[in-house]
Amino acid sequence: MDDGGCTGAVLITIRTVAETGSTNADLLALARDGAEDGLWLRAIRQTAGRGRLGREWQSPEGNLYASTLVRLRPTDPPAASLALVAAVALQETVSTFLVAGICQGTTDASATLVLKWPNDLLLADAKLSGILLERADDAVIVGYGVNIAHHPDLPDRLTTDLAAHGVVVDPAMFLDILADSFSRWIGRWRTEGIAPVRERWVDCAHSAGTALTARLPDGSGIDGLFVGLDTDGALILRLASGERRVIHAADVFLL
Ligand SMILES: O=C(O)CCCC[C@@H]1SC[C@@H]2NC(=O)N[C@@H]21
Repeated sequence: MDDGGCTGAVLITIRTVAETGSTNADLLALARDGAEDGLWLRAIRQTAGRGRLGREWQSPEGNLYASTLVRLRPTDPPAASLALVAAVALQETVSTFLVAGICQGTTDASATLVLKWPNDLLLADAKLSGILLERADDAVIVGYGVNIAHHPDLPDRLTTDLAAHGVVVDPAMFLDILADSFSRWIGRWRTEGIAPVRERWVDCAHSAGTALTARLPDGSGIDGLFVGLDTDGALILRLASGERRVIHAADVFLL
């Protein structure tokens, strides 16, 4: 269901289940059965939550586990740039709740919220959330895991959750705001292209010149300084040799 292509906005429908394996897996199946843009599926718990690069996503009750579906249209920007759309919508949502917490005096105003390529959100330098994009033909599934009430201990990165920073929010309410933000950013992506999304992403990211290490899918690593994003949203690093390297797939860490 849409608006006839005028603004790119879609009708939002949110379904909630108590438990499933993975909301991404369920939405992939629904997409193959013809589900439309704007459908969201939230699970209170997942038993087989999946993360990027084949990792497990621990999914106990209290956090947000939700996926949505984007049907690609011939006029859409490159599908890979949906990672940036997903990230800016999440950043906007989390900052809404952080600002509310700061106004109420429950949240530490010094905890900074920063995007890290392609779609990680760091709160006080620790991973707050994850986004997994999966594709089936013309459908892209965007799955969000947001640490609202608790966070896992991981061996290779710091993690955190909103409650640890004094932000107490119901996952269902969080999703209402996220779905609205996602719909608006998808609308801009469709009608204005990737430029405003990329601009917003860069505004919300760590600063240019930040030292990063990129772990590539073949296991090799590249260290460099963050330059920005290319026109399709790929990561640009400046290596110590002066070479400019464009990276399309990697796990990225702040050094
Ligand atoms: O590894 C990451 O950073 C991405 C994690 C994405 C987890 C979410 S939880 C909802 C959706 N369903 C899944 O199985 N995975 C995504």
